[in-house]
Amino acid sequence: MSGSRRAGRQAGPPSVDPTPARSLTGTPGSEARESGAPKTGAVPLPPMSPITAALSVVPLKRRGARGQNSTSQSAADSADGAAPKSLRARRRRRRRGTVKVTERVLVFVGPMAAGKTSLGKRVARELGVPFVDSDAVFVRAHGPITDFFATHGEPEFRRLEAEVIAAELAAGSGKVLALGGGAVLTASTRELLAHHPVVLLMTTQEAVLRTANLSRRPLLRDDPNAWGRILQERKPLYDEVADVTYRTDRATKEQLARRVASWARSFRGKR
Ligand SMILES: Nc1ncnc2c1ncn2[C@@H]1O[C@H](COP(=O)(O)OP(=O)(O)OP(=O)(O)O)[C@@H](O)[C@H]1O
Ligand SMILES: O=C(O)C1=C[C@@H](O)[C@@H](O)[C@H](O)C1
Ligand SMILES: [Mg+2]
Repeated sequence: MSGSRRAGRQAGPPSVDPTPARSLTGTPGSEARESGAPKTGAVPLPPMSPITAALSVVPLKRRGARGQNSTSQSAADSADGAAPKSLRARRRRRRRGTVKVTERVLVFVGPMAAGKTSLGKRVARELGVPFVDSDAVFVRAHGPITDFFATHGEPEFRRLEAEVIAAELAAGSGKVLALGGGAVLTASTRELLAHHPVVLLMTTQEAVLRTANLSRRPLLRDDPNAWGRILQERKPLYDEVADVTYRTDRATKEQLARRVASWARSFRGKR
């Protein structure tokens, strides 16, 4: 995001505060929030208190990140006996507290126009891995999404979208994968995400209406409150799959890319 874009996103209080009220472990001034809360659990959208606002840029949660108890992994290690060299190297890294990022698919989820594509690309560059956008893969295979919706309906779109995502997750690790905004609606996709580090990007309706290209988002242009309504419905699903949450309306893309990449490097695995 450019400085001016960022200033646009930052001006004024959020009209929708998507940030769940969770325990905060970050410090004021950092860019996201973090929580040790479990992945499941619907969270309402409370108004943001001044303190919450000050801390709203510290990761929300970090399942599997540095500091997590790794007892089960250690037990598995000692029970295994001799292991291939690559496996031993991976275990050494785990013992040191990190998993090589190229051993994972780093997944971005979040509502429409939260920044999944633009930030995902930057994080991929930081990490030196390829970037894939599930919407783009879908379009290459099935044509423009709006046309597809009109012709075949949303259920068929969701079915094929889930296929695209499953194939990308299965095709190999060492990449960043941005999902379509509604991908979390599909239960099988949520189940697959339980095996990958998942970054949830959050912003506010106000920021989206200010900065997103509304000509490419007719739904928002015609019904500006649609974003907040859709988020209310999907927020529990985003929270269910996310390991960490960053707000994109409170820091530049450059800052966020570095911080998300750093988080990804320190990710220790979920299982
Ligand atoms: N901090 C930020 N991080 C990422 N994008 C930002 C940020 N601030 C502003 N933006 C802008 O938000 C807009 C939406 O970004 P992007 O298209 O990446 O969102 P998206 O989540 O991929 O949207 P969609 O759900 O439509 O695929 C872009 O114009 C982007 O430049
Ligand atoms: O939020 C949604 O439901 C969608 C978001 C886009 O990324 C596309 O996947 C599609 O337009 C549907
Ligand atoms: Mg996108």
